[in-house]
Amino acid sequence: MHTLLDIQNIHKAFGGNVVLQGASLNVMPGEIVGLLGPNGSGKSTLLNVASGFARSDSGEVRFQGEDISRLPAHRIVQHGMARTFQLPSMPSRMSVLEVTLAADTRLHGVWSTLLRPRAVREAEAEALQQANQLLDALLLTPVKHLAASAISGGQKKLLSIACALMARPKLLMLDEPTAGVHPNLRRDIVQTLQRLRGQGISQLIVEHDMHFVREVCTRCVVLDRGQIVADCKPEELSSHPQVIEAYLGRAAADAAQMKAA
Ligand SMILES: Nc1ncnc2c1ncn2[C@@H]1O[C@H](COP(=O)(O)OP(=O)(O)OP(=O)(O)O)[C@@H](O)[C@H]1O
Repeated sequence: MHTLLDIQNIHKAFGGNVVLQGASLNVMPGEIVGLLGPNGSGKSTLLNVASGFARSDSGEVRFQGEDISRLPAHRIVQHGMARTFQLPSMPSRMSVLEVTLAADTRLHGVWSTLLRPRAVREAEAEALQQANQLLDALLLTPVKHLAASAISGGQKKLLSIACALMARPKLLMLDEPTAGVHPNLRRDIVQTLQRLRGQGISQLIVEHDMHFVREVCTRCVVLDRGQIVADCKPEELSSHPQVIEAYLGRAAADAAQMKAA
């Protein structure tokens, strides 16, 4: 089986602040990989680099074998990799449905759009149908005509997932999809992500909630101070010495090892 996403040896500094120091990870088809780590360890930066929202200083990102390290974000989406953001901000002058439609990646030339030949009209009808289906699946139909800025924070997270799915991605990258979300909505997000996996959409998810990670992820990668310190099954996290050290410090890791011995 070929690797879907292969991130190799990424280095990234902001001025003197060295954030990523040779971080590498991969996602295989069918996986939901959790990217964990303490605050400020570089998780969102790694997602930004992989999705074309930030340039690495060195290292390589390959998607389905192709080097996408220097591609801009919109080209990466067209390759089949879409993402959401930690704090999605939504426009006030567009409805939920319009925002979803605007995320459609089927591009048409200016002239063909203006003249609206049949192919463009058919593509627009297809996009509308897809948007309505996604909003329905993500329980956003009741609010689809409201201003996108007016819906709740949890609903904005669902809307950003709908927008990412408009690109029909093979890999969906989610930055803290359940942070600040009500437990009922959290359950809906968990079910949605599991259903998407069933539909063949692999996922890379930045998340702090360990219950969520155990429920959803098939594998976990832990980042600490810009370096990958663990790559393991979710159930191995709580006893992994490097994970304990990353979250609780060296003394806690030593104590855990002595207890296990
Ligand atoms: N655009 C930027 N300019 C300058 N520094 C940045 C920028 N983006 C991130 N950083 C810095 O990079 C470091 C890592 O931030 P990042 O958001 O990647 O961490 P994180 O692991 O996602 O944290 P959290 O779990 O708190 O969201 C932080 O010190 C942050 O200030």
